[in-house]
Amino acid sequence: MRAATAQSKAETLIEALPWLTRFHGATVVIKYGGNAMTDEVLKEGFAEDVVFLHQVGLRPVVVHGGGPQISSALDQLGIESTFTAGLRVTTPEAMQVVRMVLVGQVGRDIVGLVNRHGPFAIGMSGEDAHLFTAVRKHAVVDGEPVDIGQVGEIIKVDAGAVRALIDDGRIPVVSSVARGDDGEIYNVNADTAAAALAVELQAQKLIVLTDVEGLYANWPDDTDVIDSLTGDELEALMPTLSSGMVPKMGACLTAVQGGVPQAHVLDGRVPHSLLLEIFTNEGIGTMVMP
Ligand SMILES: Nc1ncnc2c1ncn2[C@@H]1O[C@H](COP(=O)(O)OP(=O)(O)O)[C@@H](O)[C@H]1O
Ligand SMILES: CC(=O)N[C@@H](CCC(=O)OP(=O)(O)O)C(=O)O
Repeated sequence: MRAATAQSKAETLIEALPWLTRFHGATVVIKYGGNAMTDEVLKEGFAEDVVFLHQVGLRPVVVHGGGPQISSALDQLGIESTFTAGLRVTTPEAMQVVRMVLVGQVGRDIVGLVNRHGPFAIGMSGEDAHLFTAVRKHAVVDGEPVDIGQVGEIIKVDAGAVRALIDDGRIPVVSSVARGDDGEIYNVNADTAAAALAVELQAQKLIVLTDVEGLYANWPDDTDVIDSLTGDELEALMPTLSSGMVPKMGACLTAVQGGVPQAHVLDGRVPHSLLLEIFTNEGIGTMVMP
């Protein structure tokens, strides 16, 4: 019995060999979504996975969201908050809360969990060292531009500081707040920020963890997951998507069109989904390829 259990562990390890070889030294940008990070055990598992990737020779970079955490902070402060086309309408007052929650709370939590394993994670706001420069973005509803306040569209990425951290053996943990050349700070959807960074770093993969199994073909009527699709197929689907899937799939499209060979949407509620995606033959979730 013991030998059989040990044997199956060896098989699992050896199945990972081709993937370890293929992704050795590869930069992988991981977007960790607010809805997949509400459970303590899952958060600890996520941190373990990221450290595992680092220790086996990949170069993970984390970009995190925190939508639910921002919403509950705004609620507590009695500040109203709505979404248009998957983006939070952000007043100057809300922007202060967004920055405080993302940079001061959610980012710190992830850094802390990773650093239980060693001196790896360093938190950064997208404002730091001009990482993300943005301009004011309008949402488009029925073809018309709609003002959504201090929401930013990234126009420039300076990833020098991120590269320096990676080269120093660290794991950058980035919050999706951007600076503007106009002196403003901007709230950027974290999926969008992750894609911009993945393109700039020419990552091997963009992996977006969320709270559904992947992209559902006929959501909300049924939950058949689309296993894989091309950038062209995704582009054709984009106008049919709703809510949080709009920025998420838009991010995957930006990544593959920008030279990232694979973009994935995974279920962050599945323990160790990152490892399953990268190191097993089956793969999980939805994969987008150019
Ligand atoms: N086609 C679709 N497939 C899967 N989920 C969808 C789809 N369209 C909309 N959604 C919604 O998008 C949500 C994921 O986006 P979001 O809540 O912004 O996630 P996160 O906080 O992880 O960024 C899902 O929980 C689901 O409610
Ligand atoms: C403009 C915009 O919508 N910004 C997001 C930023 C956080 C985020 O993207 O968090 P998730 O990944 O958890 O959704 C927000 O304010 O909620």
